[in-house]
Amino acid sequence: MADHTDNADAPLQRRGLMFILSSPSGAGKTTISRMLLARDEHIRMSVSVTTRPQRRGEIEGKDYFFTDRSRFDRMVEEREFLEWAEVFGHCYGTPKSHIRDGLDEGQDFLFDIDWQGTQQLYQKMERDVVRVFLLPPSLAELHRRLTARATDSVDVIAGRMARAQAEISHWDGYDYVVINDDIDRCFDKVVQILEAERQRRARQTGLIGFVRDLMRPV
Ligand SMILES: Nc1nc2c(ncn2[C@@H]2O[C@H](COP(=O)(O)OP(=O)(O)O)[C@@H](O)[C@H]2O)c(=O)[nH]1
Ligand SMILES: Nc1ncnc2c1ncn2[C@@H]1O[C@H](COP(=O)(O)OP(=O)(O)O)[C@@H](O)[C@H]1O
Repeated sequence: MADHTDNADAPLQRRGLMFILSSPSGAGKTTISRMLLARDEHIRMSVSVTTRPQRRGEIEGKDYFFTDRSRFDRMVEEREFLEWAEVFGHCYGTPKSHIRDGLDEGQDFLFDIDWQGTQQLYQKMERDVVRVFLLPPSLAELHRRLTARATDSVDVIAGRMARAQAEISHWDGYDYVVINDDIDRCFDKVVQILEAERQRRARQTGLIGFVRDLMRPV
């Protein structure tokens, strides 16, 4: 019969989680997401489908799957999304494929989605979802970051700023709120949240057998 010490170094079987990072545009969720993906091999991006035009530097299939409105509408009709929403006049959706199977196999997924998508995912998969909201240290700094990013026109930046407070008003729909002042400090906090959530008892599906072994009469 196997002794629990045989397995002492092997990670216990665990269910994956859906780690959602939301923020007003420009507060830093893309930056934090990239840092997380570069440093943590156990989490993978859930790549969304969008009708918004591709930005310079964005990679098809890595940042987004870029598509047009008619194909997006077809995917909605054919129920290919776990959730979708219209943001800034463009459509964004989370494709179902891979996610459900991945979670069962212990894969963690990172989501860069807005509050509407977060609500939909929470309603469907509450137990798998961890919701993190990033705030900018101030509106002035948010504006500075959007301008410094140099990806959007003055008009688009004005639109994102106008929407920022509406997005911030959804802060209370999240489990964790982190202010992104210093990027490294913010990143450390996000990593701590992820690590703690991985240890939740309900996600550690291998615990029952492990504990049963520990409790065998000696
Ligand atoms: N609901 C939902 N929102 C998404 C999805 N993908 C991206 N978004 C959100 O759409 C908004 C605009 O994204 P984007 O055009 O990349 O600009 P960003 O604000 O610079 O990240 C952001 O708030 C994203 O979080 C998705 O699949 N579903
Ligand atoms: N803590 C920070 N301090 C200074 N600049 C930051 C910080 N976090 C992000 N940025 C910069 O602000 C801009 C917007 O960040 P980004 O990650 O693209 O935001 P979002 O994905 O939320 O729209 C980028 O140019 C990024 O390099």
